[in-house]
Amino acid sequence: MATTRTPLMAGNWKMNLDHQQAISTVQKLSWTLKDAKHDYAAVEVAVIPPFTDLRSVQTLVDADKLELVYGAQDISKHESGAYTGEISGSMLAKLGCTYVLIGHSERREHHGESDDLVNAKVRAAFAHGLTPILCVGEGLDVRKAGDQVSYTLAQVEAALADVPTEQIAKIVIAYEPVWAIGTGEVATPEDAQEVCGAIRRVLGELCDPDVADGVRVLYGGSVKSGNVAQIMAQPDVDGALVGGASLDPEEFARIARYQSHVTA
Ligand SMILES: O=C(CO)COP(=O)(O)O
Repeated sequence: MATTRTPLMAGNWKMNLDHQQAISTVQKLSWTLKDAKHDYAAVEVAVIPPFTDLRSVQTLVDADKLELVYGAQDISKHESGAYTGEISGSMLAKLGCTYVLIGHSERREHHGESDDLVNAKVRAAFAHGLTPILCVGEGLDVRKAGDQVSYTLAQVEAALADVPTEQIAKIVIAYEPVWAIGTGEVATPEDAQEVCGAIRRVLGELCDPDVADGVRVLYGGSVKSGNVAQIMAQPDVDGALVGGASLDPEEFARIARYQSHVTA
């Protein structure tokens, strides 16, 4: 037990920043982190730009040998063929993606993504050596009813149905309560810990407690430099999936450097 989990700070840009803005944003982020002598082995930093930015980000990361990594916001469950508008896992792998977001609440809500589709996308990601960042979390009605743990665990179980233990060992799970996304309404550290801890317990039941102990569970929802340290202090929170605040490279760098402003 007592596995060391490397914290991950991932910036989900959503549908913001074109490919030129992506280059300047990644440059500013990497310069800021370099100035701060950021240790990427201690806190991993990832950006998750729109598909159209990925080639530019890849070129920059390769040319400047940047240590930050990147990923995509979605993946098709299909391999190739007549699926207009879809992007396959092999395309993302060829672009050097490390991560892919799967089942973000905005895709579940606006694109009708079901648990079955999320499960198929998790498998597609692993088939191409990509690491899924599986997004789960309850809406306000569920939270008000006090059902956040059972609701979120059901999403985790559905997404991981028939996924082998060796793959579960590599997954990242992001708990993002929908009511806290883009609202400024951040979950309390205790709220985050309650569900992140429950996710780790259910992973232990699905495969093996030792495997679950190594899986990174992130929190997402109105994370800023001013609240990240308290959230990261929770034992089962291993990083953050950051939306709005990741569009500002200096603010995102402060989030990645959360340990440098822990004062107590
Ligand atoms: O949805 C999110 C990240 O995936 C969270 O977004 P905000 O940080 O803007 O609340």
